[in-house]
Amino acid sequence: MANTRDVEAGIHTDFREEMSYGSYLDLDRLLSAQHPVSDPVHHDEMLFIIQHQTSELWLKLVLHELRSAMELLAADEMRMSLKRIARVKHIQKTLTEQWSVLATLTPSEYVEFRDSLGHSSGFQSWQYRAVEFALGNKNAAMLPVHEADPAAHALLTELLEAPSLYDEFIRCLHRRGIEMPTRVLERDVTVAHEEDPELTAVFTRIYENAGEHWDIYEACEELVDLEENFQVWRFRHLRTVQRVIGMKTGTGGSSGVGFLQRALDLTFFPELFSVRTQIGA
Ligand code: HEM
Ligand SMILES: N[C@@H](CC(=O)c1ccccc1NC=O)C(=O)O
Repeated sequence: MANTRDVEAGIHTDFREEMSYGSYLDLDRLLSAQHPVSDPVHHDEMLFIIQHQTSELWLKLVLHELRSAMELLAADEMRMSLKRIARVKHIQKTLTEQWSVLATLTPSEYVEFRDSLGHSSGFQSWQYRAVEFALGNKNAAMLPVHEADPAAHALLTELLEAPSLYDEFIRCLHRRGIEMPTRVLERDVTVAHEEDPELTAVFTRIYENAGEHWDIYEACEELVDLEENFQVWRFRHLRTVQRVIGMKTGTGGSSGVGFLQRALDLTFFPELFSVRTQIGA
């Protein structure tokens, strides 16, 4: 038998007047958006560009899902919100796995086009910063770098001033009858939340009586997964950076690995981790 598949008679082949795969997905634009800046063009710059572009596409979806998850919590639709979070967790896994592709870039290869990147850096990724803000790592000092892009600046300002996913979760639980500390409910949402012992006590009671609060207990564990996945992405970034540029300072102007290391001390949902210490104590 011939090792060829017949194109069945029913297969549509005339797309002069109809929407096709490429036109629906705007592939002409997507696939003509890779512009290496090294001169002469370095072979590995294509990898570098596509790794970032695919990350940004996934970040776009992460943000879309997280914003929806927050709206759903505000509307007391916790189960639907968890569906959004479940999808985000899978995207995070893909983003983290993807580091292995970039890890094939050796320091000798990267150094050949690194200078062409000027002062551009992932630090300027507004989508990454938007995801961090949505998850609660608020920091107004991150805004000035986006002043040259008014739309990005406006979106980040909006997210900075809005309750985070965790704020919405806590408010939602309060409305469901889990009494939450007033200072947490009325906190200044433009800054990062800091651990509140009373809130830890609330979550510890939920974990110790999981059977009575099964849906809430499950939701808490989803948030723990989300933070865990985010930290693993940060860690893989740090290790990739270390193997590619060692202890060099970053193109964005930071100290490099040391700066990235300090992000590993940040936490979105501190009480959900303190529960681990408190439970059974
Ligand atoms: C060889 C590859 C890479 C190197 C050497 C590298 C290096 C760095 C360094 C040194 C920083 C600190 C800021 C600076 O001074 O520039 C940074 C930040 C950042 N990079 Fe990368 N990076 C690489 C790949 C990526 C990729 C593929 C992404 C995916 C989008 C990414 C996203 C980010 C983000 C979001 C930040 C800000 C992190 C924060 O604020 O904590 N980087 N990177
Ligand atoms: N910050 C990197 C450069 C870099 O990785 C980068 C440059 C332009 C666009 C995105 C980048 N990715 C992450 O920081 C460096 O210091 O080599």
